[in-house]
Amino acid sequence: MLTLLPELVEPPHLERGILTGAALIDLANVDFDEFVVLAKLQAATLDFYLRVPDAMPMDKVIQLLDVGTRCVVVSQNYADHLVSEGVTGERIVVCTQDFAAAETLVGQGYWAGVVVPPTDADSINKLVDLAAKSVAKINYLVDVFVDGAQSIYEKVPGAVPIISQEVLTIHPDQDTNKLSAAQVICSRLNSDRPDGLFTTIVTDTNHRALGVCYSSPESVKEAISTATGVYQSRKRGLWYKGASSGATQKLIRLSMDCDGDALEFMVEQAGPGFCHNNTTSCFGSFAGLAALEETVVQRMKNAPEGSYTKRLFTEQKLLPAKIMEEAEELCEAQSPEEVAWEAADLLYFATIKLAQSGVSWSDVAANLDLKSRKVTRRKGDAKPKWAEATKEIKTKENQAPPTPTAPVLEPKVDESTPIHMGVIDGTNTTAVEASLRRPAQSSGVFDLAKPIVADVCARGDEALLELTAKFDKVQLKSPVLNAPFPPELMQVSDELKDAIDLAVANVEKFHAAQLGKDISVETAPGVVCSRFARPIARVGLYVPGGTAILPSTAIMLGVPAKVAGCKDIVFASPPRHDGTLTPEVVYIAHKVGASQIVLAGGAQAVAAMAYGTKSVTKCDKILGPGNQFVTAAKMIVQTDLNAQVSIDMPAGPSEVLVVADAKANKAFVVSDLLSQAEHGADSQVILIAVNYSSQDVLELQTELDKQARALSRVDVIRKSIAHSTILLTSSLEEAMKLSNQYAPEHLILQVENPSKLLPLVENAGSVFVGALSPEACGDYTSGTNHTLPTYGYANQYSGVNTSTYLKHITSQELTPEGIASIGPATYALAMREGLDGHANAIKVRMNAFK
Ligand SMILES: NC(=O)c1ccc[n+]([C@@H]2O[C@H](COP(=O)([O-])OP(=O)(O)OC[C@H]3O[C@@H](n4cnc5c(N)ncnc54)[C@H](O)[C@@H]3O)[C@@H](O)[C@H]2O)c1
Ligand SMILES: N[C@H](CO)Cc1c[nH]c[nH+]1
Repeated sequence: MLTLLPELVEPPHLERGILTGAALIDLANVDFDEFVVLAKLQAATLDFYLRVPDAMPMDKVIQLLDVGTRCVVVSQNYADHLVSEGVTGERIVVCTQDFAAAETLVGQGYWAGVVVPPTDADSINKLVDLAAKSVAKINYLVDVFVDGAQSIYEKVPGAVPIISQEVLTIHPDQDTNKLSAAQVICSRLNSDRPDGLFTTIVTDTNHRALGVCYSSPESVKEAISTATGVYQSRKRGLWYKGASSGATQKLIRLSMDCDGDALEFMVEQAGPGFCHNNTTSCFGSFAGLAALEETVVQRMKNAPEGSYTKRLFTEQKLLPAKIMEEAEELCEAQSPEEVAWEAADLLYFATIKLAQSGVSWSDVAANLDLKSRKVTRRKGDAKPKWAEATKEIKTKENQAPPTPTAPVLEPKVDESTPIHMGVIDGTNTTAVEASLRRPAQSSGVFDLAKPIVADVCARGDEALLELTAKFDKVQLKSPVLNAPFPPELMQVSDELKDAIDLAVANVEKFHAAQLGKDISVETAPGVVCSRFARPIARVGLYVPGGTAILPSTAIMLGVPAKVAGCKDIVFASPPRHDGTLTPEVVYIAHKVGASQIVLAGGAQAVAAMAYGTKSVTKCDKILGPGNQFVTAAKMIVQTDLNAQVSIDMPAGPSEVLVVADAKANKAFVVSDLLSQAEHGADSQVILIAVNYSSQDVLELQTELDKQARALSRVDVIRKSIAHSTILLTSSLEEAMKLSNQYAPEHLILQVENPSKLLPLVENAGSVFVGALSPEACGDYTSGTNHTLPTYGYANQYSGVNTSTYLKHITSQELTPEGIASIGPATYALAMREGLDGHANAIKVRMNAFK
């Protein structure tokens, strides 16, 4: 059956289309570019038939076929031109009203189909005659809603009914005036069984058989309307698979065999498997790629820390290096056994890459099928880099394979590729988990940061100066600038001074309000417990300066330090190539009363403040965001007892999660996503799109591409958008569940009544409520702090606030009445613990007041 879609399709309609397999769209009614985007997203799961107007240029039609359109429906004249352009007959359906022409086409025998809209009883009879003569493979696409057409598709073997989406229903019990999709499907089936049931092969999305069931018109109707596996049990009537066991099925596609006596239900199986023995298939376990895929997906969730599989998932460069190593070994393999061996190794590592990216082998198969539909073929020559490498491989035949080196992962940027985010269904848990993984989560960076930290700890200033020369490309004479800072190093325009002053005033107001009061409570008669705050004396504040200069971070770290009353405020920031610092950072350091600025960045700056050097003041706490090296170094020094230093939190590459409903202003949403994507290639931005149609997704992607291209850091954005995703959900509750799972640094709510969602926020660094609260305001001027936990640590850390700079000390004072009131209990507990020294300290006092 071909579902006629009157206009561009929305997801729920598409789902129905997927169940029935194909959709016919009239290109006169839809926008060409929009269709191209839709086809790229959906052509793997839905066969698109496109009615193309005669006026359309040939290269555009070829483009439509290239993006996966199954067939184009065209006039005969146009079809002849397409054939002369090399398009094969199975991609063309000829549309004709002329039965003589149709007869000739039938004679030619290679067209994918002929659309014959029958207009009267006479033409219907002619068509039936024609069909009787036709060679087997001809498809007649018949418009069912022309009177009498139903008799055609029932009488004409191979006739495919075209049914408008508007008159078709998957819920015939509710939509009684519409045509039942199940009924249309079943009218094409002939049972060869005495009980009239249809044998039904149940398969997974790779067409691997899971088992055999039976269907009836009633069970097919239930299956289609619930989009689940529903069958007809020969003993117990309708069988909703998994209703009692939990092993439910999502129905992906339904099709019939060549002679219409059996069905295939392609499903996604939940639970332990299809078989009642809790195995994936009734025909035993899967082997080969299928088994490997299952194992790898399991291991991704629970591989033990330190295992090789875990390393493959977490060490950023290991997997690409192994894939390239195995690809090279496959190229060098000679005997059939060697080729099989090396290909298996390569597929193993490829399977890890797929699992990590939330892609399955069935997605790969669908992609291969799509590629097989390309009409325009590239020459297929290798890129120069690989052509050169191949030359080497040939000359190395029969030699021992070389030791592979880790490749530099700098993919070439193709500027014509649209800047679009990946789109996934928010209910696909595996894909969601993969897409929410932070790009910079690599334990390998600790191995790089550790020797740097150790070097600075051991050699102090000398190491610090060397590492600054190495990483920041500047040879300094001294690694510090001590207060009072020279005025010529803090020359700032009046306009910027005003902006800084405003930001400082607001941040100060909000952080001063957090100071809170000391507390004093009489817990029992004569027992007074108190708590009072004291500033941490020496704080080291890291202001990033690698990919962008961030004076705003100096404000966010320096102002609360001043509010809290820290005695020694030390800043650290990477110097510029001329050895100076950004003047705004020096100006802010001066404004908050800093005593010193360390001219260093990365792990070495953190180490210098943690251990102290001859020139650098040793600090008690290190605060501030930074890249992976900074964050790793902070985590290393806080676990070193010799350093005696604590940290604020792991605050790494910036990230944002936006929850937006379909009514949200897409330009606003996109601008918020891009404002964080521009921070660095390792930043990540996530959009949870609630009730977005495919049209909404398309509009958003178009806006994203437009705004991104207009920004100066578009190259950085391309890289961060490459690991950023849109998650499609159908409810705000589901959206907030996903957001809490991600625990974003920044959460932006662009929905109707956004403050209503606040009670649902469990994990987030800072929340931006409503369309007029862009994150950029929080980054600079509103008053909240922008130093916030990333990597999902928002589920356990707060962002920087005034308490981050304070210690809270408790005290107690007891009177004789107090000793009397809690003495006996204290004595009893001490005796129970066998600590009679403790007990004695109570006893002597109780005796003194007897
Ligand atoms: N979470 C937050 O609150 C927050 C706030 C502001 C900024 N940020 C993030 O801070 C980060 C700043 O990163 P950045 O790189 O721009 O500046 P950075 O100052 O953190 O890092 C630059 C330093 O990294 C070191 N480095 C660079 N490459 C190295 C290598 N290969 N080996 C060892 N050391 C190396 C160098 O010493 C350099 O000085 C960004 O990711 C940004 O998103 C986060
Ligand atoms: N968005 C960053 C926090 O992740 C902070 C910042 C500084 N400058 C601009 N933005």
